[in-house]
Amino acid sequence: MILTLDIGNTRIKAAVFEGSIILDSFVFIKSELEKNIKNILKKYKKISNLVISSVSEIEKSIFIGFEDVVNIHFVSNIDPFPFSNCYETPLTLGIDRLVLATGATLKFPNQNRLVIDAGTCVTYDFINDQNKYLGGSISPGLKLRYQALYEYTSKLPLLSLENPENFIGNSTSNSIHSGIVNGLVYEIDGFIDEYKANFSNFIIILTGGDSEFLAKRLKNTIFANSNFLLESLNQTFQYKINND
Ligand SMILES: Nc1ncnc2c1ncn2[C@@H]1O[C@H](COP(=O)(O)OP(=O)(O)OP(=O)(O)O)[C@@H](O)[C@H]1O
Ligand SMILES: CC(C)(CO)[C@@H](O)C(=O)NCCC(=O)O
Ligand SMILES: [K+]
Repeated sequence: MILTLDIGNTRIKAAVFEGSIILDSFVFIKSELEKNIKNILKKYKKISNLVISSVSEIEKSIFIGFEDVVNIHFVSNIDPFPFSNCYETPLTLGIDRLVLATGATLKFPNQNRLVIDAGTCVTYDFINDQNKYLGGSISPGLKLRYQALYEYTSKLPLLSLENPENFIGNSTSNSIHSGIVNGLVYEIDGFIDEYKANFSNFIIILTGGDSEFLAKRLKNTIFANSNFLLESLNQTFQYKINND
């Protein structure tokens, strides 16, 4: 049994795997990391490996106490991956993006793949049918867009995510919802259209905390899977064991 841990910019997500099946999953905040791992390991005594993807500054010392119970693996930029990394700055590429690219490469062989992760940030990652990771884009996520409008202006309120009633916002609130939600939907559809114009035969995977909200608003048909990062982390670990 394997425990995968996705330490994101805002939240932590965890899943217990038996083979490729998720037996249980959890979401918690950073300050409750230690407590939650302890409880999960207590509940699932057969967990032998803890696999961690982190984009956050997290004290590795938190994990020292668990070393007697499980093997601990941090995914790093210098691990083996199933694609060749064409990023000009491979060592600055986010671990979450490396893990997503690994999952996409292994799960969808011999085709072009675009992974969109709509979390704190929205990331786009493209791996072509020659298994070359080409790069992608980084933009602010939905929640971050609401926060940014509030923090960097005097007059704009802090709103929470809401479906815009119309593309023409007829009030301050409706203008903000339209700008943020429609804006991101246009962005994602625009990127997909651009990829489609340049590459044929490719799969699009949408994941992250806002994936379900966004999936039903996109013009393009995509494959939404909110567990894609955790599933990919499990695959990244299997790949590492077999190729190290
Ligand atoms: N309970 C929640 N807490 C925070 N964000 C949530 C919650 N439920 C849904 N969301 C949405 O999820 C988005 C954040 O996504 P996610 O949880 O994947 O981010 P994260 O933990 O920072 O991970 P990552 O850094 O990998 O993006 C926010 O834009 C927000 O709209
Ligand atoms: C873009 C984020 C913040 C998304 O979680 C993460 O992947 C990251 O910290 N990336 C480093 C920069 C890069 O990927 O080029
Ligand atoms: K993200």
